[in-house]
Amino acid sequence: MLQRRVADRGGAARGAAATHAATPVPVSRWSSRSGARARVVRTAAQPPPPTQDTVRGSEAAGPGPSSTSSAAAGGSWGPLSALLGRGGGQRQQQGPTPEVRVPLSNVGKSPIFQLLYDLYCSYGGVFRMHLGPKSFLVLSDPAAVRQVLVGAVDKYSKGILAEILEFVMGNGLLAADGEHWIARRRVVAPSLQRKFVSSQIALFGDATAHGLPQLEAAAAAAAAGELRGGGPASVDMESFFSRLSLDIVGKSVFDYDFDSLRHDDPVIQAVYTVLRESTLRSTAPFPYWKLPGISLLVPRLRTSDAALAIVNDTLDRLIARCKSTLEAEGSIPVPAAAASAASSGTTTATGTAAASASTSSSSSSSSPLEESSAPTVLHFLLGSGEALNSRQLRDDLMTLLIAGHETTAAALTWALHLLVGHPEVLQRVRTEVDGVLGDRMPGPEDLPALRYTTRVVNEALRLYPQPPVLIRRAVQDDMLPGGHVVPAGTDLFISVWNLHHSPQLWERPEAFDPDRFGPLDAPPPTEVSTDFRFLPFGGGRRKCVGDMFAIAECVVALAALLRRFEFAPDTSYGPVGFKSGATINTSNGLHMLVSRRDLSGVPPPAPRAASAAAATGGCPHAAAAAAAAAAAASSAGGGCPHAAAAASAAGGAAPQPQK
Ligand code: HEM
Repeated sequence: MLQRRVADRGGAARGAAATHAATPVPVSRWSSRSGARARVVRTAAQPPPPTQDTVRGSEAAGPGPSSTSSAAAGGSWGPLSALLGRGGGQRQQQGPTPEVRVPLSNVGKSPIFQLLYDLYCSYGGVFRMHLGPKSFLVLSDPAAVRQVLVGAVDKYSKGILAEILEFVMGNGLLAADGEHWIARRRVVAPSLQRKFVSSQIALFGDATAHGLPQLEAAAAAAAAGELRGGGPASVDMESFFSRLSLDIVGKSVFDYDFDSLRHDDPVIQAVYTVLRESTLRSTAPFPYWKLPGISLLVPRLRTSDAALAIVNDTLDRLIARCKSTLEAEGSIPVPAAAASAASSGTTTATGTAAASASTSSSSSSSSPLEESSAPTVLHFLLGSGEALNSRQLRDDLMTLLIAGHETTAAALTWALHLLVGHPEVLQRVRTEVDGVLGDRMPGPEDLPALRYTTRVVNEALRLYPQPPVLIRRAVQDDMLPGGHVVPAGTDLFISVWNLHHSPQLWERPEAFDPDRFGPLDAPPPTEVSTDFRFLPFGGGRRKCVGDMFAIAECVVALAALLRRFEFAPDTSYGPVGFKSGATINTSNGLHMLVSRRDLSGVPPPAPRAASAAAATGGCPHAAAAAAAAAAAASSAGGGCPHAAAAASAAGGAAPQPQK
C-alpha cells in the first residue's frame, strides 16, 4: 500500500491543472484496512465524536497489512516508542476531544505518520490516542497547531526529543528548551541569515559539480548502450543527495571538506554511523541505551560510541583551528553576554529575550564577522561575542550537521522522484533553468529568477515533509481552540503530514502541483501565509533556522543536475516505497538511469540583466541595479562570496526570503 501510494503519485496526478488550495473540502477518503474498504466522511464543521473512555478499539487501529511493508524495513515509531518506554499513566478524557485506543500489537506495523493520517480521517484535527499505558494528543488542525507553536509557545517543550538526541547533540539548539535555548538561538539563528546564504550559493554549485563525474560516468555507460536496470548507468540518487548535503553542510558550517561524493574516509563513515544510531534510537521500542552497562552487551552501541568519538574529535580540531585563525586576526570580540551581564544583570527568559532569541534566518541583523574572509557558521559563532565553551560549540555544530543534512537530502530525493514522475513539471523547470542559467552554475542573483524551481521544492516539501511529525510536551495546562484541554505533562504529536495532505485543507492534496501556492511572482508560501496549513519548516520561534539555506541548496542542486542530465526510474529495483525515521526515506534507494541531456535546439539563456529583471518582479530599475551590483561584485571581488552577498544586499538580488 505504501509503495503503491508513492508510485501512484508519479502517474495519477499528471497533467493536473492548477488548484486553489484555500478552498476547504470535506475529509472523504477510502481507507483500506485488511483489504476491506470503509468510507469515512467527516467535515471540519461536524462536531467531534462523543467522549468515551475507549473508543472504537481495534476498529481504529490504523492501516491494514497492505500498508505495513515499509515499517518492517525501517520502523517508524521512534518518539512513540520512546514515550512508551517512559511509562506514565493514562489520563481521564477531558473536554470534547475524541479518543482512540490503538492496540500495542499495531506498534511498528506502519510509519507513524501514516497511522496518524488514518486516525485523522476518522477522528479529526485534535484527538487523543491511547497506546498501552501512554496517551498523546495528536494535532492536525491548523488553529491548534498555531496555538502550540506560536500563541502558547511558552507552555510547551520539546519533550522526549532531548532524551533521544542528547547522546549526539548534547545541549544543541534543536532539542534545547528554556533559557538555554534562548541563548543558543540568539547566537545560531543570525549565523544562517540571508546574507550568509547568499555567500554560500557558489559553494552549493561547487559541491554539486563534485558529483557530476559520477553522473557523467553513468551517462557514458548509458551512451555505450548499458542502459540496463542495476547496470553502470544506474545511480542511487538518494545516496547521491545524502552525500551532497553532507559535503555542503560540512563546508558551510565548519569548513570541513568531507568530499563524500568522491571518496569515503573514516570521518565520513563515523558521521553516517552516528546518524544511523540517531535514527535507530528514535525508532527503538524503549530507551535501552540508558541501561547501565548496555554498551558492553550491544556491539552496535560500542561502534556508535567510537564513531561519535571520531566525529567529536574532528569537530574539536576544527573549532581549535578556527579559534586560532580568528585570534591571530584579532577577530574574536569581547563576549557580548559577558558585557551585557556586567551592565544589566543577566539574560532571563523574558518575552523580550525570547523574541530576540527567535531572530529568524531572514533577519537583517548583522554580525561582526559578516565580512570575515571565511564565511562559515563556525566563524560566525566564534565571532558572535558570546562566551562559549568548546563543548557548547561542538553541540551547536553537531546539531546543524544533523538538522541540516538528512532533511535537505530527503527534500532533494523526493523532489527528483516527483519531477521524474511528472514530465510536464520537469519540462517547466528545465525551461526556467535553461532560460536563466544555461550552462552556468547559479549565483545569488539567479535564485529569485528560479521561481518555478523554488515552488517545486516547496511542493515536494508539502508532499514529503521532513520530519513528518513534530513533538512537544505541555509544561503547563492549556486549552486549544475547540475546547480541547491539554493538561500539563501531555505529550503531543503535531502531524505536519496530516496538515499537508488534508483534503479539508487542500484541493487534490495528493497531486504534485507546484502552482497550487499561487502566482509565481507572489512571495513563496510560508506557515503564516497559509494559515498554518503548510509548515515544512515548523513555525513560531522554534522555526527552522536553516530554511533559506535549505531551499537555496535544493534549487541550486536541482537546477545544476536537471540542466545536464536525464533521469529515468530504474525499475529493476521495484517501486520506490518509503520508510520513516526522523525523516522520510525511500525503502530501497532512489535508483535512476542517468543519461546526458540532449541540448540541441535548446535556446541560449537570457542575458543576465533580463533574468535580474524577472528576479526583481520586472522593475527595470531594480533589475539594472541588481545586475550592476552583481557585475561589480564579480569583477571587484573575483568571485568572493562576500562581494556577492554585498551585491545582493545592494541590488536586492538575494535568495527568496522564506518568511
Ligand atoms: C529541507 C530542509 C529542512 C527542513 C525540511 C527542516 C525542517 C525543520 C523543522 C520542521 C524544524 C522545527 C522542528 C520543531 O519545531 O520541532 C527545524 C528546526 C531546526 N532546523 Fe531545520 N530543516 C531543514 C534544513 C535545515 C538546515 C539546512 C539547517 C542548518 C544548517 C537546519 C537547522 C535547524 C535547527 C538548528 C533547528 C532547531 C531550531 C530551534 O529549535 O530553535 N535545518 N527544521
